[in-house]
Amino acid sequence: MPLVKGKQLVDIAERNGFAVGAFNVNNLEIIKAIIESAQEERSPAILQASQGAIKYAGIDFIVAMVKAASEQVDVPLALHLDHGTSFEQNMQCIRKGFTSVMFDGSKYSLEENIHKTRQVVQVGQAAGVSVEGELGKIAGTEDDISVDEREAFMTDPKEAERFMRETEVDYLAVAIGTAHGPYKGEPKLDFDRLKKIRELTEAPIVMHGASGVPEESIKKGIELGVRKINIDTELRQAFTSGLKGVISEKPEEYDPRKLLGPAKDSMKEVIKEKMRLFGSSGKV
Ligand SMILES: O=C(CO)COP(=O)(O)O
Ligand SMILES: O=C[C@H](O)COP(=O)(O)O
Ligand SMILES: [Zn+2]
Ligand SMILES: [Zn+2]
Repeated sequence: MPLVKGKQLVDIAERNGFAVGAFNVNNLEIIKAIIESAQEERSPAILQASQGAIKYAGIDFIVAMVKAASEQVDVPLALHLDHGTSFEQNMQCIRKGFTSVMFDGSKYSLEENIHKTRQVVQVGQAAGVSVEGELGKIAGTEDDISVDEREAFMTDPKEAERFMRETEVDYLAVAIGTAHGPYKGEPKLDFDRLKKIRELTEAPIVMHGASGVPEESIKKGIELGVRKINIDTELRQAFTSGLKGVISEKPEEYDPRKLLGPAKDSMKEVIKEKMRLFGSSGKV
């Protein structure tokens, strides 16, 4: 079926109290792993491309592959821009057929973030494309930041209320203690903060940096209003372990299909596990 708006999937999640997985894509094998998992699990899914993915694969290839993939299945999928840091990048994706975009204005002041995000929302609303905003700063696990800095980066619930009201984004990415990349220890999430943000905004919440977040924390997040969960690192790890596995078992192998097939299968295991954990399996 054709791609649907991101908000359409998040609305289904909101009504049924689950979260939609948003998986990062960079090549054909990752895209296939996601759509096959979605079909087999009867789960909605968001395929998202970062600016790095667009640079690596080319925007036309990403759009063409994801659209072709969507036509092969009868579960609803959306194509989303992950962490678009400029107005121009967001506009290019809207023009090329993405059904959801993210304006990541987390490096700006609150006023500027609101102003710039609002500009993207106005175009998104006119074009029928959903928009995600980010408030607070979601760091990377490799970033060398102190406990105080981490606290300062977290989303302020009152600011979130104003951000939602003035931008009218469809979903809100928040900083509540998660980080991008592999965690060194167990991440500690600030659920009180999440609860306050949700109470004041009533927004569907996006959890970034969800790879490596323990199952109980994911479930608690969903109970408190998380409706879109971003996974990239665990897919990268699964791809690489599938690939390394076949290389060490059959060092003579030189056919890329025989190397990348197991990489895809290994990603499918992770994706299906996440779909069950997020509660999106069997929902469409
Ligand atoms: O948040 C993400 C993409 O926006 C993904 O984070 P992880 O790589 O930690 O899963
Ligand atoms: O948020 C970051 C995502 O994992 C995408 O990472 P990337 O910018 O290296 O493609
Ligand atoms: Zn960000
Ligand atoms: Zn992210």
